Amino acid sequence: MTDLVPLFGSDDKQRKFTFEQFVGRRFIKPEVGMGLVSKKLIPAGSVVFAETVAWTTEEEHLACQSMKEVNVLLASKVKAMGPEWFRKFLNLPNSHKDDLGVFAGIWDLHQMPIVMNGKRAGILGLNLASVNHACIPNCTLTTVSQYPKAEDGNEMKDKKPTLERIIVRATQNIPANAEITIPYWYAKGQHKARELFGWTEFNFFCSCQSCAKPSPTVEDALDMYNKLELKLCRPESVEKRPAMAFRSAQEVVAKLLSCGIRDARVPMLWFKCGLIAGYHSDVGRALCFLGKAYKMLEILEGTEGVFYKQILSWYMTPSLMPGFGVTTRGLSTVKEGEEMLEKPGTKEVLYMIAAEPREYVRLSRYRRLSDAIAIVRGSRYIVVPEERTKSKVVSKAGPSNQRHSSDFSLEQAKSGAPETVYRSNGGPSSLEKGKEAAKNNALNTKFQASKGNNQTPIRNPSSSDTCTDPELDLLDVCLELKMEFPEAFSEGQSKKSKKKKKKKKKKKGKKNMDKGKAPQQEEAPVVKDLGAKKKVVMVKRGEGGCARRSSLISLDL
Ligand SMILES: C[S@@+](CC[C@H](N)C(=O)[O-])C[C@H]1O[C@@H](n2cnc3c(N)ncnc32)[C@H](O)[C@@H]1O
Repeated sequence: MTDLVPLFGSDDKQRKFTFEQFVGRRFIKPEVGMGLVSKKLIPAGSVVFAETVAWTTEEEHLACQSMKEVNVLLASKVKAMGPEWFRKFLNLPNSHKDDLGVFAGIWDLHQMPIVMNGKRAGILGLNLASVNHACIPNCTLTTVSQYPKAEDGNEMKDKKPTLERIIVRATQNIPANAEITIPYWYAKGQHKARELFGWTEFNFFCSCQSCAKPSPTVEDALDMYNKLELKLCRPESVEKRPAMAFRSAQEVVAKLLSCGIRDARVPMLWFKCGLIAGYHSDVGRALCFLGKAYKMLEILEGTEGVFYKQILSWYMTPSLMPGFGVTTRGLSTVKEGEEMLEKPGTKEVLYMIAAEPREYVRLSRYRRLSDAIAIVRGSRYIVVPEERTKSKVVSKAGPSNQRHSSDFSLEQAKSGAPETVYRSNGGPSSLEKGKEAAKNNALNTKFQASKGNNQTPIRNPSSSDTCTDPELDLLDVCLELKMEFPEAFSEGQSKKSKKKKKKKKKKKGKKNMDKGKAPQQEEAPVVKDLGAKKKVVMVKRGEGGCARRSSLISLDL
């Protein structure tokens, strides 16, 4: 490997737990400029680096009357980071754009846009300054906030916590000599749409690998993801085509994973499936979807992540989810969900793979087959008719669930129409088990379900508990994903097996034709919409010739 400029580095105590000494700055290409590159293999789940960052808000910038004032503001922020940090900051290249001045010139080139406490802000870390965006990144960025400290060193918990540190973690094995990339935003849609979004919101044309040379597989995956995300929010998908929604989610998750996308886009889909399950009172499936989502988010965002905390609170108390229990089509219990989480090979049941698009097959209707029978049938489960399971549902469900069960009409279930509508009062009583499961799930956090109140002044998010030994966590998640989506992880799939699959498909298609069936087709994509979420960078010319760069990357979705 050549031309690696030594890293600027921070004198962070956590440094020894990270791969900071094994990365360096290097010129990537003219369209992107410099970037951070690995010097040796960085295993998935490792912390690449964790560092303190300087930040300013858009408000502070806009309050400045001149470029000189902006420079004074930035100088004070940078000096506050300590003399060593200050010295290293001044060693970063300057954009020399529009005579911004020393501080604004460096800030302009290296800051990263985020949303902090709901306001636009820009952050700058000595290593982060060199990390570029990619639509399929190999790392994630998480933030750790802290309460401001009083003169006596005590935290002022009545004040809003502010960003103190960022953590960049590898979401996949990063070989030596590969660029370290993070998502400035969660890219979706086809290349042209992504390009437009990057330019309008972040002021640069994305030249990441997936944009520079768009491949049909990635384009397909990001396009499908974009359309499905929108589709999952539509009332008709939730209400009338739940089985189709689940099945599409399973397919898109597999696609994303097969392209190496292992970030918040995956848990976002699971979370939406959880909402649909909750809407139909299917507590069991909701728990499974939310459980998958929060476990992955715990690694991606850390236990302080906004999205993580929200999903976890719903996992603990699904009845608090918006729209929970509007119909009873999927009525199921916590126990059924727990059983499913414990057993391998439950994909068929969770995503209702064999169901008709309009159907909602209750968990209680699935019967697990023995290995021998499953191999012969080529399927793990059979679905028994509703009549035979009705009494079982009633007896399985707790007292609160019995009410819903008796409201349910079989005729309605057969017709696929939404039946009895009721609104739950949000009582978590029947979900104690779910809570326990969550507690046992190695969360190691004192998080308490918010139960509808937003005040969650949590423990001091000291960096030590976020980045000391995260190595194995992501690997565990990857292993689970690998079990669920083996196709998505078979990067080295042999040509032979691919050929075999092709042959099989051909045969199947022929069989269908013979039987007079049309080959199965994916539902046509419906919406064409950029739809990407917030996260903006812009350089505004303020009055008095003051170039103001305000920015935002929102880490919460
Ligand atoms: C934090 S800096 C990253 C380091 C920077 N490339 C450098 O040369 O110092 C962010 C800036 O890098 C550039 N950049 C980052 N990701 C990019 C991408 N995928 N395509 C093109 N430019 C990118 C943009 O100009 C962005 O404002």
